[in-house]
Amino acid sequence: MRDSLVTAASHKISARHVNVFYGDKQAISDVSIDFDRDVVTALIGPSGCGKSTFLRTLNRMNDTIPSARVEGEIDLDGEDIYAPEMDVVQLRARVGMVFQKPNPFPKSIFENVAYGPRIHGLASNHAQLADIVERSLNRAGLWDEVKDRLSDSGTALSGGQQQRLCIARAIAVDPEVILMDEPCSALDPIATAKIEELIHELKGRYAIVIVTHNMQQAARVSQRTAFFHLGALVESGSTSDIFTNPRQERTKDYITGRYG
Ligand SMILES: Nc1ncnc2c1ncn2[C@@H]1O[C@H](COP(=O)(O)OP(=O)(O)OP(=O)(O)O)[C@@H](O)[C@H]1O
Repeated sequence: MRDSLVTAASHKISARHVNVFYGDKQAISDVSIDFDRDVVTALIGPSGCGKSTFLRTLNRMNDTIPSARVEGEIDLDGEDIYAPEMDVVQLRARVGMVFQKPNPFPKSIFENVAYGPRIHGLASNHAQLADIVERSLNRAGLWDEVKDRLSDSGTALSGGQQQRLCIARAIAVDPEVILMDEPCSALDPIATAKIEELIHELKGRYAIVIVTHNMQQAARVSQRTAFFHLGALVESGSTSDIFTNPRQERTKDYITGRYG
């Protein structure tokens, strides 16, 4: 008992027996998995298998979908994120999210990044705020491209730059986990390569969970991979094991392109 408590608390996120329903329809069945610091975990699987649904349980983004209901337990540093006393705004700062389609606010580049630190009270004056904005843009690999036009609209940037702006926005509130839902699917190969490089650099600071359709991308960016099928977690393990030596037939069929 004591050992299992220690083990659960040592993971950044521990999900246990998670079920998700949309009305009467079950989208996720009994998923248990851990996510660790300094590790990129890829969630892969055929369309509709529940990758995005499961990802959204990790920062309670499913709360925004009226028909969605989550059962089971998800702990962040050993603390149940579905407990009634959990502050969901704080939770989403600690577990940030980057979406498929870049979604900057229709505000300046500066304001896109400054907004979160301001509402979370992370800066006590403008100089501190400007410092957070510069640091976050730098870490997102965007500073050099935008430093001379911080007051331009975030929506005027290219798609790849917008996605890095969204990553800077997530980083600015000092998260512990970053969730990425197919962050490159709307980007060209050059912008995709930049995001992948960035994921590689960010890995040392955060636990990163990325949903991707692209198995080459999963193999390039992640150290752990979890394969989902029909709402269930079929298997998870080191990325090299999943791609070269999967234990389950269904995983083998998927990674060899027999379906999906
Ligand atoms: N808002 C919603 N309301 C009702 N059903 C939903 C909703 N979102 C997803 N679903 C259903 O839940 C199941 C899992 O969908 P989800 O989007 O999580 O899968 P996915 O693996 O991320 O798919 P894709 O790779 O195509 O994005 C699907 O059957 C989908 O139709």
